[in-house]
Amino acid sequence: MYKLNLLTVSKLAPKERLTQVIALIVSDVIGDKLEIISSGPTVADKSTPQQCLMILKQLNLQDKIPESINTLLVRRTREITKSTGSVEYTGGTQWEHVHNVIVGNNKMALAAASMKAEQLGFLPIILSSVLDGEASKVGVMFGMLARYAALSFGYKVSNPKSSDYVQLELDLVSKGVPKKTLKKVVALAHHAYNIKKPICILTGGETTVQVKGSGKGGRNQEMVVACALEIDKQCQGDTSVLANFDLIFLSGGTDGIDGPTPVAGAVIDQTFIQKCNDNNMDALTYLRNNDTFNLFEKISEECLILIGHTGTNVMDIQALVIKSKK
Ligand SMILES: Nc1ncnc2c1ncn2[C@@H]1O[C@H](COP(=O)(O)OP(=O)(O)OP(=O)(O)O)[C@@H](O)[C@H]1O
Ligand SMILES: O=C(O)[C@H](O)CO
Repeated sequence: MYKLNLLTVSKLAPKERLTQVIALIVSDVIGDKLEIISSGPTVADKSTPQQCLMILKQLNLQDKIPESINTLLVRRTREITKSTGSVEYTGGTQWEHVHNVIVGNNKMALAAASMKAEQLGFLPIILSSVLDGEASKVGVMFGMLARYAALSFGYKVSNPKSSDYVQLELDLVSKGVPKKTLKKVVALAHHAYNIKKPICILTGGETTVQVKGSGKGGRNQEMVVACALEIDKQCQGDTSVLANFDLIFLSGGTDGIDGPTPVAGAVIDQTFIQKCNDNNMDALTYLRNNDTFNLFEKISEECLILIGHTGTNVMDIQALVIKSKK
């Protein structure tokens, strides 16, 4: 990603004027790649203008970008070739005085959430800080995981038909959940059953939504509605889970704003879809129209997480709570 912006360290804090630059970085990027966070103004740009020109040519985009950008890329290629004799990245010493320090990221937010969950009496576990993919598909996975975790609590409570349980495990693996992760959930659920505590499964990352409908929503609200629908589907053939457990799912953006809506995300329990049905509202229709915000507003504003802009952003966080009623 060749930097066209002027805000790079060589302009802001050139080596000849400063002995040291310390950049305190808050990451809103999966994997905390320094060159991607805010386009990495304090990181060496290893790409070259020549590469950009080649990509634009390959994609036949030369005529579609502003002429000023094309001119700049051609000029920079000439300048670099003239001064270094090569169009390749030649490194340089202009970055030696720069120290990049990540002071905030999704992992840290999850660690704080886990600590809080523990203080509140939950048994927490952090499963991932690199969650991505289509929001509604991830929501379905959480719906399946909710029942799987409930069934894992203790056979006495939920009495699962074992072939059904094994099938659910296979379905979760086919959705990309590693077996190792499922084992951790089972161990946690067994422990929770023995010491009579609810579990709180925490994950983080950033999903996406391909908006095709005309509604209002965000990736977190979309994930939550998809999860609610899956919990409802999962529990239709197994009322023991509904009778014996509270299943609660939350997804929210740490910046406080989910897509073009005023809320950070949403939270539901296993009664949400029943509430929608009681109000003659089809949650799936709202989901398909990317209209989850309006669904929550109509069913229950209490489901919406209204905290306003937080002034920072370390992507999104999910919490799945499974609580045995016995
Ligand atoms: N009606 C909708 N329903 C669901 N998601 C939507 C809807 N409209 C927009 N989005 C999604 O919202 C996202 C844009 O919102 P937002 O500005 O919060 O994200 P961003 O700028 O990509 O991320 P960040 O939170 O890092 O700033 C996009 O992923 C888009 O697909
Ligand atoms: O603002 C940006 O450049 C992206 O959110 C990545 O940090």
